[in-house]
Amino acid sequence: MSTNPAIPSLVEALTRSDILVTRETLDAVIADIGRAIDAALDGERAVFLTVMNGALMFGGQLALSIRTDLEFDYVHATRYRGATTGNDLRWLREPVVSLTNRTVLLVDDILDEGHTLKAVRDDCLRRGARRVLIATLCRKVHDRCVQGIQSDFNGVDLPDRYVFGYGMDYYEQGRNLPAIYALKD
Ligand SMILES: O=P(O)(O)OC[C@H]1O[C@H](OP(=O)(O)OP(=O)(O)O)[C@H](O)[C@@H]1O
Ligand code: HPA
Repeated sequence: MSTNPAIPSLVEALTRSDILVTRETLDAVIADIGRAIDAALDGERAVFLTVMNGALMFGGQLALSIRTDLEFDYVHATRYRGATTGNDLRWLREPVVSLTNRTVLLVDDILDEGHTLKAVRDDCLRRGARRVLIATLCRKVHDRCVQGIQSDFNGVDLPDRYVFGYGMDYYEQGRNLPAIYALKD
């Protein structure tokens, strides 16, 4: 629990939130995504590129659900920076593994307005990736998503509310909650 009065309380936020998706459901959908990715890779060794920090939990669990061998790297691009609305995208870490001629499996927790995944996907293509497949744990259903970006594999569709848990933060708190929660307001 945060003791800094400047940071909104996670405990208070939980009292005005609903559980949208339980861990049991997420376990099942992540296993399904793993099987679908195995089928899509058809034996090809892809670069599994995790978008930190939000995809930490989903990425680890998804990787363990994929039977095909993978090469791992990560990027850190952040747009929300501990707030509940997006801003300009800031790159904190670029990929190190060469992406030239590779299939890249881009892994993120949420596709919301799409700016983050679009920028990271376009960066992978600029680095010479042959194809970029996008796996997300969840996506929000609204009409504010930028054109030209979608998930190839997605776990659950969510309403247009601020969500947290399972990697996603509420003012940098609550990422390790083992379910997806949504604020009521
Ligand atoms: O579709 P968008 O509207 O671009 O939002 C989605 C992105 O926002 C979150 O990252 P954030 O910027 O909060 O950084 P974090 O992963 O460190 O929490 C999330 O992990 C996605 O990467
Ligand atoms: O609703 C959200 N919750 C947490 N992180 C996010 N990044 C984009 N949208 C969200």
